[in-house]
Amino acid sequence: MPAELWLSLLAILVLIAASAFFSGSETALTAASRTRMHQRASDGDVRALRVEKLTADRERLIGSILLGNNAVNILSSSIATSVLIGLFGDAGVAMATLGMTLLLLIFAEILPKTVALHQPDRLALALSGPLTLVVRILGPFSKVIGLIVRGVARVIGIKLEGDRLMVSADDLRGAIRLYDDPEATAAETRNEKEMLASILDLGDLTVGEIMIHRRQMTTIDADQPPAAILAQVTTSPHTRLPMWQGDPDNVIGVLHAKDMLRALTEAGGDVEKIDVPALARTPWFIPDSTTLHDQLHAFRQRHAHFALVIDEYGTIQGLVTLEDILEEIVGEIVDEHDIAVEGLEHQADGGVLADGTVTIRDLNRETGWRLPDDEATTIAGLVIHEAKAIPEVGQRFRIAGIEAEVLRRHRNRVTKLRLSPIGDRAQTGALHDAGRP
Ligand SMILES: Nc1ncnc2c1ncn2[C@@H]1O[C@H](COP(=O)(O)OP(=O)(O)OP(=O)(O)O)[C@@H](O)[C@H]1O
Ligand SMILES: [Mg+2]
Repeated sequence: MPAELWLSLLAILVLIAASAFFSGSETALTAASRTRMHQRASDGDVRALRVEKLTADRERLIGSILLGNNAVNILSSSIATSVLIGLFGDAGVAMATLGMTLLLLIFAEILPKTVALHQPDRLALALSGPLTLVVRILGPFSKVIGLIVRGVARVIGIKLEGDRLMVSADDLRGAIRLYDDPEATAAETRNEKEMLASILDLGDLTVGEIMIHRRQMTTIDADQPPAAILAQVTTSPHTRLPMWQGDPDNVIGVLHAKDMLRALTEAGGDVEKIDVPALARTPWFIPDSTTLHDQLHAFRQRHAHFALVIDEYGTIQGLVTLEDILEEIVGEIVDEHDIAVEGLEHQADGGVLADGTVTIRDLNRETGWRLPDDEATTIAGLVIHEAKAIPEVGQRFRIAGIEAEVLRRHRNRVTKLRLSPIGDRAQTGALHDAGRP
């Protein structure tokens, strides 16, 4: 083979290597952890400092890399074409196209990008030196190219925002789904993923969807004698109790157990001396359409933990506390006075006996089931919705892999139900999964 041919072959190999360098460094610098780079840079690592400088001007970096990458790709293909035309005539064009496409795709694109994705930090650090040089040389050209791109874009009516790197909520959700921390256990990672995803959901959920329903609220009738109220306050697991007069809808305040305790001490232990209604604090009413995101913010701003939820007509629908919102992120929180869901009894076969008033949310939380809660709030409501009438005792319904049997009915209310997963465990599991979003 003549020396000239060897030289061309060598040049093509060097250019493919250069192309691999460009492709790999683009991926490495995009995927490298900014936090870790920043940490290393503050620790005095020169290479990390270079990576930070390079990524600070993303447009210049990516522009230079793309420019270099395209230049070497085109040059290598041109050389291959001219050599192959010399050897095989016109057929050389097709041979060069096919051969160079495969070579560049495999060795200059996919392979280096895959390697870079596996070890982005290490590669970014290793390539930071040569890349800085490349950007210094090609940067000015990429700047000109950027100007041309912007100009043309404007002509065809597209306005390019600056170099702001934007990630949509959906992108972020996708990223969370892919998130994996090799140093954490699978359970820890799953937990973190769920919490991260829940934070993004706070803007979509409303307090109406998570509130404690009015029928489950512990409230106080203000017209009772103080001794009766004291007894109620001390036996309730809750600290803040809405106080009403005449009609449960007429809430005049919220009684804090501690205020009651303090008043009792001040009255020298004589409970009848306490003016209980005067102790109640002004209630805070919020619309049921408030998002959890807004309500979390409002709780913090107002230094409050407790709010009453009203509908558009001002009727009380339920209550919500700071803890309820935090639970949406971190999962169930239990304190020393909390009791398990009231009206729910676990059965040995994995099923439950439930009062009709138990909310679907509580039931799902307690059992891990996925009963739909968009049509009804309580389990009785769900069954009635499913039956499209008030069901008879003994009637059974299948909902989302769960069988619900009506055990008791009082007038037009379903008051007791038995719920159990259908079929064997494996089947139930499959049904659960199918119901997951
Ligand atoms: N009066 C109430 N009636 C029914 N449920 C309530 C009442 N007050 C709070 N809850 C519910 O109890 C759960 C625990 O809430 P939270 O911890 O805020 O209240 P708490 O335990 O009564 O008060 P704290 O923990 O501040 O002493 C939440 O789900 C909340 O909605
Ligand atoms: Mg509590």
